[in-house]
Amino acid sequence: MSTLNPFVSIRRDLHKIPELGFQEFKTQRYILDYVGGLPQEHLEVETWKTAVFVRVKGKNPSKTIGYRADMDGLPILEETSLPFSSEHPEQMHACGHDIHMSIALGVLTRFAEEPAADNILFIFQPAEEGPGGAAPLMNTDTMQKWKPDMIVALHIAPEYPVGTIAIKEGLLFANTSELFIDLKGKGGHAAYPHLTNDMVIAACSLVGQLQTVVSRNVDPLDSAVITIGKITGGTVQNIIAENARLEGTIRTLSVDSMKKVKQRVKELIKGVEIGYQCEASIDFGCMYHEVNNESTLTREFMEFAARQEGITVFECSEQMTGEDFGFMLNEIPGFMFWLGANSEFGLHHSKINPDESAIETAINLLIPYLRYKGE
Ligand SMILES: CC(=O)N[C@@H](CCC[C@H](N)C(=O)O)C(=O)O
Repeated sequence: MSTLNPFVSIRRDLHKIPELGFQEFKTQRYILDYVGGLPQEHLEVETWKTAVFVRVKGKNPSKTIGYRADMDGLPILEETSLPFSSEHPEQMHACGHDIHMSIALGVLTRFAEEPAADNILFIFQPAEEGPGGAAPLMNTDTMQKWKPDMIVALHIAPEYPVGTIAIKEGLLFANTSELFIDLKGKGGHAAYPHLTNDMVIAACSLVGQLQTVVSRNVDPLDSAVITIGKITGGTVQNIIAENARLEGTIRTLSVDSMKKVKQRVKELIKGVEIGYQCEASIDFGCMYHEVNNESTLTREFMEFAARQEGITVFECSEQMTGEDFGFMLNEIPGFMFWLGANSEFGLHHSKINPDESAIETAINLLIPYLRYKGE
């Protein structure tokens, strides 16, 4: 009978209990219970909302190294059929945060047994998918008191085989802004369209117009994304819709492009108000700072990782994904990297099934790296 790696087992436990941003109560309890079972001699634990901070006091500290794992799941109905599938309806760890947490616990376990010379602060951070836990967490008393001198995080990458570390200096993830647009017109009988202002028609037109911002307003040598991921509107098949709502996200490679795209979105919405005789309101929801990897630390990590058995370091290009870890990197030097996890289905897919051996790969890489940086 084969025995499961304990951190794979932890991943499966966490996978069953995905929770949305700032609702990670069971997840927080699980982490606190696990940490409570470790040797306590070198540990200090604090919480903020659903976050957990664990500081492993160094033997002779001159600095603090931060390691961050995100905690929240997504509002997705899981379709993997795995025996450890989500037990929470319409909530799923479809972005690998269960894996991120189990890796962090694996590394923490080792340092709780045998601390480094420096302090290591493990940060279990809520609400990465939204509304964003990193920015408010940076202002907590705990973070101010234990503020790391450098910080590291990873994100699983389903498109790469296990053993791949994909990373680059500088920009790695995009600037993001959520996008919520509400349209209100005049509903009515399906057979009398001339007496109404149909918000399904206005919404359909607006989705098409929004795509022209990227193709016609953004420099082709720059990049941007506008994705509308959800449309709701109307009530029933034979009533013309009085309301419609578009929910989406904007991604850009610079803050400047984000400003321009938002301005253009606002202008198009004004046009829809006039053209479709309706009222439109816009809410840009939460925005994330781009992820910028500090060059010296990134280069050093790439060289370190390349020397480890079973690791292939790949210098990737930047991606249009967002990560509120960008707010941490804006204040603390450090880096994020992609960890190959080999899944046929990608991030945010209801059938994503990352290869769990990536957990051991990451633990075996991070323990010596953090020890090397913390000696
Ligand atoms: C790694 C990842 O997938 N992150 C999310 C962050 C979402 C931020 C926010 N809710 C938005 O949609 O703008 C992503 O979708 O890239």
